[in-house]
Amino acid sequence: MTPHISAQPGDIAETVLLPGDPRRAKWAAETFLDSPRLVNEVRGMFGFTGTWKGNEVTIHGTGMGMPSLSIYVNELIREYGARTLIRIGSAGAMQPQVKVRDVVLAMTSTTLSTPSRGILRELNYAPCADYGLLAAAHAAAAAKGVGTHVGGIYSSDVFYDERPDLNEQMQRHGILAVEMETAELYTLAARHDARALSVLTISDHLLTEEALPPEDRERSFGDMVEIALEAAFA
Ligand SMILES: O=P(O)(O)O[C@H]1O[C@H](CO)[C@@H](O)[C@H]1O
Ligand SMILES: O=c1cc[nH]c(=O)[nH]1
Repeated sequence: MTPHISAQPGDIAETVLLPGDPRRAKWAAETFLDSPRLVNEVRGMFGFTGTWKGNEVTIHGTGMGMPSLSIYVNELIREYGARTLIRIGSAGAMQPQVKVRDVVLAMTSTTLSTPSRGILRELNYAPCADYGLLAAAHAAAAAKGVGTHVGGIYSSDVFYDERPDLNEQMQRHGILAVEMETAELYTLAARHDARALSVLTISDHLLTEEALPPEDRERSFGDMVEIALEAAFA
C-alpha cells in the first residue's frame, strides 16, 4: 500500500496501461480485460487488474500532467514492481497530416521541464520510448489499418497554451502532437530500467480547432487500447 494506491502486493500486474482519465481506465478494463477487478480507487483514481489473452494486465489512471503521473508511476514501479508501462492518452494534433482519431506513437517527447528537472538540472535529457514496444505497436497499428504516425511529441505543463511562438517552432521542427505526461513517463522508466511507450489518440486539432466531446475521450479510443495490449505481449 502507498499513499495513493491501496492495492495489496500482487494486485498490480507487471504490465500497466496508463490513461490520464480514471474513467477511461474503468471503461478500458471492462471492455478489453477478462475478469477485471478494482484494485485502487484512492482519490477516485481507478486501477483495475484483469487478464488479456491470459496475460495479467493492470489499467490505472495517472491524472493530468507530469506531477500527477510521476506520483503513480513512481509508486507502480518502486512499490508494486511494474516493468512495462504504456500510456494510453489523448493528444492534440500539431501537423496538418495528423487527423482527429489518428494514432500517434511517441518516439520521444520535447518539454520545457519535467518533475525530473530537479535532478537532471542543466542536462537537456532526451526521453525516448522503448524500441521493442514502439516497433510492436507500429506493427499492430499497421495490421489494424489505423492512421498512425511515429515521431516526436510535446509534453506540456498547460492545456491552455499562451505561447503561440513556441508552437510555431515545434510545428516547424516536426512535432506531431501535444499532451501532458509522456516526457516524465519515459524519464522515470529509463531511471528504473522499465519499458515505456505512449500510444496516443488525437482528440483535438490545434490547426483546425476540431475537438471531440468528453464521452468520446473516455470511451471511444479502443484502437489505442488494443495496440497497447498487442505491443505489451508481442
Ligand atoms: O486523455 P489523457 O490521457 O488525460 O491525456 C491528455 O488529456 C489531458 C488534457 O485534457 C491531459 O492529461 C493530456 O495529456
Ligand atoms: O490539445 C490537447 C489535447 C489533448 N491533450 C492535450 O494536452 N492537449
